Amino acid sequence: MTNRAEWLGIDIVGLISFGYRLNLQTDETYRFISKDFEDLKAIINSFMQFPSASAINRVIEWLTTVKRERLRRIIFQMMLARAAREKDAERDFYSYVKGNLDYGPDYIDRGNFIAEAAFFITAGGTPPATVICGLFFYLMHYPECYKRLVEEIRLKFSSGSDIKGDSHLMGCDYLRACIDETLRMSPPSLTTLWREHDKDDADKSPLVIDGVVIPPGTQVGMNMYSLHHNEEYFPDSYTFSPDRFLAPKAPETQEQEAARIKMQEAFVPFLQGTRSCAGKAMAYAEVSIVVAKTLWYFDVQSAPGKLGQLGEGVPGRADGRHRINEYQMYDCNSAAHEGPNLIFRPRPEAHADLGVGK
Ligand code: HEM
Repeated sequence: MTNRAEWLGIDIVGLISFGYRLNLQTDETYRFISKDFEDLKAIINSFMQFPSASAINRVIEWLTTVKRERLRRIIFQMMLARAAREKDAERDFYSYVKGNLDYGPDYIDRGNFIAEAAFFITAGGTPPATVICGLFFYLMHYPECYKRLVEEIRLKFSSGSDIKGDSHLMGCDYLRACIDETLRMSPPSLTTLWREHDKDDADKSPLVIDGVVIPPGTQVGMNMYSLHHNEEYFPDSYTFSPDRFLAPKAPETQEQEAARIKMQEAFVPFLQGTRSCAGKAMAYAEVSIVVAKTLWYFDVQSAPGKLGQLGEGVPGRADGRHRINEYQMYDCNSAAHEGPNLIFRPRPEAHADLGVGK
């Protein structure tokens, strides 16, 4: 699923950023975008974790010239195609920026806009794909969760075309709990996102974290995967348990309530504060629509044999990758992963709804 979900994610972000139809799902022409971004992100992540490695940046730049150039070309092509049309021709990111951000006349045509556009396409395109892949992986490994989610979706909607980003869909509590539990178990921002108290900040008061004074210029970071597996906040943290995100069924003791609030505070897949994810609402809407529509139209199962094991941990490994039921992801600012391999069988209702023959 990894490729397919990424093509979908990038198609969506191409539309919402520049009203541009990249059509990765049906046409191979621009599929290099997801692969090139993945390779470049791995390099950026290495520099983030080992800043001294940037000493060899020139060599890396030379080795990645082809990839960087073709990404730059396609993003420029999207920008030019959009700029040739009326500002309000689409309800997209471009129409908003063009009208509202006063960065000077050259900003869009030259300036930093291309860098921001590249960032937006990768930030908005791949993390939702990771959640979609992770969620289907967990549904296949926890059949009782699959059954419960399928029941919720199929009872709530009488046709697949009724599923859209509205309050009806957002009211699917179990779907939301499954998405949150996937974001907890397998957060797409898997790397440590470093922060630094700016040396030039006018506010010279010391930064204190957990009683430790952090001098200006020192980088601090918290790894989301570690936090989301801290047993103090998330007991039995390697088990996929969407129930932990559902409202309590019975009155809680004070202790239970305090533990639930603490857990909610420790759940930060989009980070918190001024530099947290700008696309959080969009991400929930996108993942909810894709998962709900898929489960409405299709019965899903894992591929047979070895193929169906893609994405699982391997028992006996001593590096933490031994859990069969944990979706394996690889450290990057937007995680890399493979699989799962799934079989989708259209339901009879799907044929009728889509108006196609069996
Ligand atoms: C499940 C999906 C997503 C997750 C888990 C996620 C997570 C994050 C995180 C952790 C950051 C902070 C990165 C940092 O500070 O270094 C971030 C930033 C950002 N995200 Fe997302 N994101 C998701 C989807 C999206 C989507 C769909 C969009 C846009 C359509 C988007 C746009 C952005 C932007 C523009 C920023 C930068 C915000 C800033 O620096 O002010 N994200 N995201």
